[in-house]
Amino acid sequence: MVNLSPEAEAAGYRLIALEATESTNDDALRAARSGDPGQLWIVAGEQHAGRGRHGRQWSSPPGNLYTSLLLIDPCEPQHAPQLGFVAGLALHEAIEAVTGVGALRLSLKWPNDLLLDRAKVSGLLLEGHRLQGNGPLAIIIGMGVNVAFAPTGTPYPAKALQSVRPGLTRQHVFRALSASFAQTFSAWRNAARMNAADPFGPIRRLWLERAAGLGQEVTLRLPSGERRGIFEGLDRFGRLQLKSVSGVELIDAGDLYFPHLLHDIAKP
Ligand SMILES: O=C(O)CCCC[C@@H]1SC[C@@H]2NC(=O)N[C@@H]21
Repeated sequence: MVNLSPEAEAAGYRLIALEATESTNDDALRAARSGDPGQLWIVAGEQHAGRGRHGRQWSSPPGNLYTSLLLIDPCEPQHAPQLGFVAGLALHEAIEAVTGVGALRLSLKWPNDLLLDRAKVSGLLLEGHRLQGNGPLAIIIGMGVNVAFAPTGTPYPAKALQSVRPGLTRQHVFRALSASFAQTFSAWRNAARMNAADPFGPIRRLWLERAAGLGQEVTLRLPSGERRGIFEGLDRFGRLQLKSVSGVELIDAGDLYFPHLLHDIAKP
């Protein structure tokens, strides 16, 4: 049984809780196409076709949290990628609150993974769909949190929250997440109203304070091959600034790996 936090309810969010489904991101899209007004969380106890980034499968046995948030026309389309950072920050805050582990052990890995002791505990899949030709913009923020189990055989180290907080459930995590998202999203919208020139500024600062590998040498795996350089920061669209001998390159998709973890990572 999962419930919204009182903060999320007060802010007008709604919840559909399912025992099992194919993918909550697909359920959210179906809801959008049927005219749902958004601010809708969908949570499932398990998924039979959970999806990750880059078309990967997201293993979804019972015990972990699988949820998608549908937002309708939350912002101008060019600002939509910022919502991945808004949700990443909300996850960071929620996981810090429910596990009680210090913020220093939790970090955000570009673009939107949450790491605990440098192992992945949560992944985020951000999707945008234009409805009815040129109609409203549906944004779906899908999040999977390893509460009870960590997947095995992944191309990165993974960990479950119960390894640091036995007894923690997906309900604890969801309640905290629905509260922190409502608060972070509203702060982002207010910042955008007050500073239209750089609406991403405050979120970017908070995100970078929690970023894994900032200022360090990193390896990026892109469809066009591997790139190495120093992770300098984020630009105003959330693109990663990678500094190398050939200058600063802006990267808007890819997976980030840290050199000292590379030996743990099987090549895809
Ligand atoms: O590759 C990643 O790191 C992103 C994983 C996102 C998984 C979540 S689980 C809930 C939602 N439904 C899906 O099918 N995927 C997302």
